[in-house]
Amino acid sequence: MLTPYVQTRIFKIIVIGDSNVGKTCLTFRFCGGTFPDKTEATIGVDFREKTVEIEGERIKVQVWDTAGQERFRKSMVEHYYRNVHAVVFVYDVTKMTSFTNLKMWIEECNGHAVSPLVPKVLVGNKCDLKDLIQVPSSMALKFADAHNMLLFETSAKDPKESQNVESIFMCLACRLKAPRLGGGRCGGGEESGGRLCWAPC
Ligand SMILES: Nc1nc2c(ncn2[C@@H]2O[C@H](COP(=O)(O)OP(=O)(O)OP(=O)(O)O)[C@@H](O)[C@H]2O)c(=O)[nH]1
Repeated sequence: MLTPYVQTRIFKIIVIGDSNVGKTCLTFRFCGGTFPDKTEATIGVDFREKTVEIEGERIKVQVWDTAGQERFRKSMVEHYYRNVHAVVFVYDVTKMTSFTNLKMWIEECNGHAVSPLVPKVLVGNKCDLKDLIQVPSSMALKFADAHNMLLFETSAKDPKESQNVESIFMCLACRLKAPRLGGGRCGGGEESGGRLCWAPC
């Protein structure tokens, strides 16, 4: 008997935020499980993919690592937002301007007719640099709540945080696989030492 052919679904997730916040490193950590020794500014876009299994279904998570520098993104912006399934907004916890600039990134996203139903999450990266933190968790959480987003504070660099990085994308993939009405919280949230960690669904 022939096994029925089931096409793998592809979820397009774009990663947006200021230059140098760690978008490339986060996508490397999720898709390849490592932290790159050296990165260069992304020009246009880089694609990384990872196939995951959720409740018996194989799903291809296609991560679009976008350029943070205006000069490298200009001609690509339309492509970033076209048919996007989910958006990850990233800031650097050690750089307040990368957090205040989030408003601009959200406006850009809204300006490209991304549906309010498209799930969006907020990621504070570089939490390993504990002595340099400028953006308090409370401030980030307030912002995330105001924009109906989950907040993840993590580090692409610290291997102990790799599970948390995984949770960002797995949480979105779970929500996309079984969309719920409204915001909804994904996975079990747990507050530890002032930081929010989210377990995968
Ligand atoms: N300490 C620390 N450094 C990090 C972390 N993530 C990224 N970096 C460093 O931050 C710098 C920028 O990282 P990228 O991932 O290239 O940043 P980006 O947001 O992709 O930058 P653009 O491509 O210009 O938009 C690099 O020197 C990384 O090594 C982290 O979690 N902790």
